Amino acid sequence: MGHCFSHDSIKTNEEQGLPKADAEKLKGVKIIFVVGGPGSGKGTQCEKIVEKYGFTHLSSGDLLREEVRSGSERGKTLSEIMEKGELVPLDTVLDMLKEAILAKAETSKGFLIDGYPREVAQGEAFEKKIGSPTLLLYIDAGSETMVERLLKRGETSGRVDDNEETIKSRLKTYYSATEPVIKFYEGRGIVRRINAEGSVESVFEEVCTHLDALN
Ligand SMILES: Nc1ncnc2c1ncn2[C@H]1C[C@H](O)[C@@H](COP(=O)(O)OP(=O)(O)O)O1
Ligand SMILES: [Mg+2]
Repeated sequence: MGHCFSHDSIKTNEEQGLPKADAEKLKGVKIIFVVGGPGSGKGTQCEKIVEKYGFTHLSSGDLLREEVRSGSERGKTLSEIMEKGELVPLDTVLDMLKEAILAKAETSKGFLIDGYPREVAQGEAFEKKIGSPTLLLYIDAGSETMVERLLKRGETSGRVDDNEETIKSRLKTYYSATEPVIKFYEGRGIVRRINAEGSVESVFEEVCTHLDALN
């Protein structure tokens, strides 16, 4: 009879996870994944959630765009990937999120992780290195609605990816890589689907019913 766990595998897991002190800081802190296609309204809803519930909003896209603006070498590489509508390397996003979460872990009631995970592997890596989500808000809008909103946003956003060509490729990336994330977490019963076709206010009402049910 062999052992179920070798000593080595246990050690490796501990090394990958958060140090005890950091894990302690995050105890009881809610982690909410906000997932949806580009232009579905994730950022808009997160702003309203922050206002009402006082959660901390971390947008993976905003963190990446900040890095680009800083003009660093890493930022330049990221910018090229984002212009193509592709996903940036998993570790880059995760490191940025982890840093931002730990910086506020002691003072925050909860974190809205906006635009992450973009693929199942990102979700798995997040759980291994940081923790498990309490809830996944699935902001669901049809592709026509998303394109329309993105083109309108593109008139003023100055975002390199808000153009017709990049939007097409972002939608493709979303349907092939991100939709499986929803399936993955549905099995755990933490997915709450929000119909995001309506007005900002009506979408938010639906969001609130799910957040109110958390406590
Ligand atoms: N329910 C809604 N109705 C109409 N426009 C909306 C909307 N939710 C968001 N928008 C607008 C705001 C933005 O210009 C654009 C994309 O919204 P966003 O919050 O930036 O999306 P995301 O963060 O999911 O990419 O659409
Ligand atoms: Mg956004």
